[in-house]
Amino acid sequence: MRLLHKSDSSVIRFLDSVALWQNLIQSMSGSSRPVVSIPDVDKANKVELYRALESSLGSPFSSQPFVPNASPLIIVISGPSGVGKDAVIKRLREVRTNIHFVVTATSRGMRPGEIDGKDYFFVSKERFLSMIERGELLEYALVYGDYKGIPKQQIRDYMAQGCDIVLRVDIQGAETLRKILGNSVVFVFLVAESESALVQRLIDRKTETKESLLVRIATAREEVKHVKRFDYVVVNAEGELENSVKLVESIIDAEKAKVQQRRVII
Ligand SMILES: Nc1ncnc2c1ncn2[C@@H]1O[C@H](COP(=O)(O)OP(=O)(O)OP(=O)(O)O)[C@@H](O)[C@H]1O
Repeated sequence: MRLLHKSDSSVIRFLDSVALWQNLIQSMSGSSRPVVSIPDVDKANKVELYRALESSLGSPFSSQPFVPNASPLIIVISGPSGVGKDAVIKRLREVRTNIHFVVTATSRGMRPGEIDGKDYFFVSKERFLSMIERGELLEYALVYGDYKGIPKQQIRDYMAQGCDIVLRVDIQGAETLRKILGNSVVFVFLVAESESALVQRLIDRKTETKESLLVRIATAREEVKHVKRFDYVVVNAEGELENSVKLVESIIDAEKAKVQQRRVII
C-alpha cells in the first residue's frame, strides 16, 4: 500500500470533475435534444468545435462578462505637510485617465494666479454657511479663519460618469472622513523616507517662514503616528516620485480586483 500524495489527490479531484461533466453531458443527451458528436480536437476547426461544444451543453456560450465592471473608487490621500501629496496627485492625473481630483470649496479670497473651479471653488462665507446647513459638504473645516470643504455633488456627478475620485485632505480631515465613510473608501498615507528627508524637502520648497517650518515639522512628528488608521502607506522617497505614483496606481488596481468591492454612498 502506498500513501496518497497531494498530487494524487489533485488528479483524483480532476478525474472526478471530468466524470461529473461526462455525467452531465450524458444526462443532457438523454433529453429530447439530439446527441451531438464532438469532433476530435486535433482534427476539427475552431468554429466547428466551439459550436459542437455549445450544442452538447445545450445553450449558447454567453459573451456576458463573468465579472461586472469594478465600481468607482474614492481614494483619500493624506500625509504630513511637504511630503509630496500635490506632486503625487498631479502626476497621477497625468498618467491615469478616469480620475477626478475633487476641487475643494473655500470661503477665502482668490489669490493672484488662482483659477476658480480649478484651484478651489471660491464662494462667499454666507454661501459656504448655507452649503453646511443644506448638508452639501462631505467634510469641512475652519482653517485660519477660512472655511474649506468637500462638495458632495461633485463626487456624485463624477462617480456617475464612472470616474474614480481622489481627495487630498490633511490628517484631521482623513480622520473625519474615516468616521463618516468607514471602510467604504481607500485611505492612503503618504510619508517621506525619514524626518530628515521631509525637513529638507520643506526647506527646498522655499514656501515657508522659519515659524511655519517649525509648526509643520512639529505637526508632522505627531501626524506620522496616525499611519495605523490608514489602509496603505506609500513612502515617497527623495527622487522617487514616479515609483510613488506607480505604487498608488497599483493600490487602485488591486482595489478594483477585489472580490468584495468597497461600496460608497455619498
Ligand atoms: N519624491 C520626491 N522627491 C523629491 N522632491 C519631491 C518628491 N515629492 C515631492 N517633492 C517636492 O517636495 C515639495 C513638497 O511637495 P508637495 O508640495 O507636493 O507636498 P504636499 O504634501 O502637497 O505639501 P502641503 O501639505 O504643505 O501642501 C515640492 O517642492 C515637491 O516638488
